[in-house]
Amino acid sequence: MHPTTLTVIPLEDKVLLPGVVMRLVLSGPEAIELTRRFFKKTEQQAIYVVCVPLHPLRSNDIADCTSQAPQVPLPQQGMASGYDKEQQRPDQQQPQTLVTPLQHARLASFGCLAKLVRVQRSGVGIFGVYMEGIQRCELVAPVTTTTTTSSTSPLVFQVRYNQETIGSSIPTGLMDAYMKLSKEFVQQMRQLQMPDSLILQLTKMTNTLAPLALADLMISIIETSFDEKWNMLATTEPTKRITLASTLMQRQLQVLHISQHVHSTIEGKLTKQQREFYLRQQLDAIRQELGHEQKEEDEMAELNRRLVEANMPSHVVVIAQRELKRIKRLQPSSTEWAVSRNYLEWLAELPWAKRTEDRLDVSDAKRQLEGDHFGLDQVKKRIIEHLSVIKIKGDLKAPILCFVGPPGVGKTSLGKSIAKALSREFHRLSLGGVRDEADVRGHRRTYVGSQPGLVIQGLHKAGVNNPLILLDEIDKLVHSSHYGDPGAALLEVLDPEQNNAFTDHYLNLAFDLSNVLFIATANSLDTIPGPLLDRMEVIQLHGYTFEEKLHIAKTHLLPKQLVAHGLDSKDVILSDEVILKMAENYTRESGVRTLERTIASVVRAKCVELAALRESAADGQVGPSYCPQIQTDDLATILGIARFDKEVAERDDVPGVVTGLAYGGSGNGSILFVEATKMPGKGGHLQLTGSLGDVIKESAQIALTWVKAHAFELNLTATRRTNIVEFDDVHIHFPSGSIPKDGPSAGVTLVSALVSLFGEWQVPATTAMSGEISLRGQVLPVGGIKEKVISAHRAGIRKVILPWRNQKDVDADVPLPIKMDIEFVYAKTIWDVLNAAFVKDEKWSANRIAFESHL
Ligand SMILES: Nc1ncnc2c1ncn2[C@@H]1O[C@H](COP(=O)(O)OP(=O)(O)OP(=O)(O)O)[C@@H](O)[C@H]1O
Repeated sequence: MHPTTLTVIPLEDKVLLPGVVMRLVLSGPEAIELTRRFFKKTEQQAIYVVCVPLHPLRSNDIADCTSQAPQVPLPQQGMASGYDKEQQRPDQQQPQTLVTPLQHARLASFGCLAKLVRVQRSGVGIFGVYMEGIQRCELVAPVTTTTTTSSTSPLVFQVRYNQETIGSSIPTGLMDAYMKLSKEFVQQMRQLQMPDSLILQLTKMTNTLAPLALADLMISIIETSFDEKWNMLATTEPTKRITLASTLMQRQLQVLHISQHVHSTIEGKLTKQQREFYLRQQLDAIRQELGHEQKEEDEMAELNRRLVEANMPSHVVVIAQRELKRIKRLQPSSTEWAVSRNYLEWLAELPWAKRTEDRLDVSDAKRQLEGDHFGLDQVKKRIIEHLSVIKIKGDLKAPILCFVGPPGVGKTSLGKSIAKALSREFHRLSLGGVRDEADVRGHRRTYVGSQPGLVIQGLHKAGVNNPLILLDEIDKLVHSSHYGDPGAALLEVLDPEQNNAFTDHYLNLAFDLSNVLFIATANSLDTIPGPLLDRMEVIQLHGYTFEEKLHIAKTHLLPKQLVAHGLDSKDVILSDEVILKMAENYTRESGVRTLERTIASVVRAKCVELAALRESAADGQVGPSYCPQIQTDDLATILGIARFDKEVAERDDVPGVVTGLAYGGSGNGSILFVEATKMPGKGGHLQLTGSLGDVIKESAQIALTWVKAHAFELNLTATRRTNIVEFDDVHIHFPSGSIPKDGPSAGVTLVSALVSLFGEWQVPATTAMSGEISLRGQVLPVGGIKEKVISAHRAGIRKVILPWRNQKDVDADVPLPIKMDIEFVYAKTIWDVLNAAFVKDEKWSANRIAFESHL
């Protein structure tokens, strides 16, 4: 039940209709009293008033009023007044007092019950009051209370509500025509290219609101005069109201049609902005009806407080204040407001002044690194040197470290350990696949949905301005000139001379990155842009040997997994033999990531066993039936059949097949087989398969040429003039045909395979080789020696033939246990290679005397 005694709000020049929200600016003691009641009310309570339109002023009224009352209400613009007048912004409205004696005389005999939905303070004693029209009512008689003696006291009236019989009395034909008009109106709005959100709301309104409520709303949206709205409010009979609404909408549609076709200024024509403005008011009304009243004012105060607390540098304060001023002038439902709001949120949340206390204790850092990682002595030494320089120098202008190595060797976890050692926040920025400069620097605010770039987002997440930021996979940046170069944006980030004023496109402000400690990681140096590489100090991490993996598994991976699964060291026991089998037969990697996952699988399997036993035991104790030990035979049950055998075991010693060594760019070494065969054909034709690049193809040509040129010396032909491939074609294939292969280092392997093919001599499967050849048979040095040797060892190779000039790499890089296991032969010429490769072949040894006489 609505109240029947209500304070009257007189409306000059405007009419409030049910379902519409209007903003009025009120002042004076009565307004203060009214708003005080609003602020004191509880959530469930509502403050109601009755909005009554005033009869228009006649000229003698004006004369009267100037003589009688100084506070003549100035003509005002309400939110729901007609379109036919220039709109004023709500905050430009002149405040009105609640009632004057003159107004009293001009009050209409009817009005609209209104609920106060929101009150804003606009100045001292001045309030912006939002009122939502609820229902038509009639004024019955003024109520005289003891307090209403003063002439300016609020006028209180007793009111009577009109009972509306919804829909039933309206003829169907009229109703249909009216609904059609409403839909046509929405259609017109769509053609005028109003924003989609507004069209959506309008459509929703037409579909959901009761016809009579919709009529009131439509009359407020379309172009209508004061008198027409007055009539609408005065009409209580539903059929008459729908007829009136239909006539007015019909007229509006005609105007829209004309204004669409004739580009002339018709009086009263709506500009697109006006229409949008009004539609937005209705949008607000609906939102408020749904109970989503936004407390922008409070939010703004809160935002302001957060901006102050963010302790921003002065150049940012200026911008933030300017933006705050701007946002206050914007409509909260507009896109611009949302953009502006988002920007201010970012400014408030960025760690302009927040930082953690640095605790740089070199011996602590050493302990942390030792504790977290096994081996990696050279790397740890270099990190400690770097930290010592930072400590002595007091700034971070030392070159940025870049860890380069195959996946899973601990690059990321080293970064985390350094952050822990320095008590810094850690944040990882993954640069893999970043192709757009805007990903690093952000999009300008003019783009819809724009955001700051990765660097600023990273700092936001870290919450402090001096975190350790790990630029992960810096070699995977995509260079595309189309979107700008992301590498170029990183240059500024990494340059200590420039990064104290890093400008993100979204913020459009300088942010000081000089306190951030950057560390980069990469799998390969080849794809890091030159200028970026220039700014970094590269630290190489190599793949691990099986022994190293065994230690890492025992000291780090297993304990870590036990903790992660809530188990004790007594619950799962893995012997060295089991761990080695897991590494050899279930993983094929340079790092230990798959090994860690495999260990996790085993621990999980034990968890399942334990849980089942605990459930079945009455006292929850597992007893002696549980065996924490894992045997090598158990692995097949837990992990499935072994995925990898030792690679060498895959082949027998066959003439024409030789094992080479390859180095994949991402730090992975591997063995690779070269298979050669000959068949009758045109003679001398060389066919190559196995996804080969140009360089490796050329190596094959050189190899064949060399063998043809030296066939007599090799005792493969009877005379120097005989062509060894006169009637035969040769086919060379590199298995794993889908993996692209390139580079010159297969040269010696190709020659050995061809010599083995023609001479039917065998190279043992446990002998592998790598080296480039020249046409004269010289063996030239190659790269990736450590990775190649480690992978050869992993594959069970016992003898490795390498270029003579690579001996220093073996001495420097290859771990001692591997050097002890493998026999190294260093070759200057291809003859040295062949002698070392076929040494076990008796026929070769028998021929050798003969070759040497030919040489
Ligand atoms: N020497 C080591 N001692 C102890 N744990 C190690 C060692 N090396 C690697 N690990 C562990 O191996 C796992 C994988 O390491 P991490 O994620 O750091 O590899 P990564 O080199 O960064 O790989 P990617 O290049 O794929 O990012 C981590 O759990 C890490 O703790």
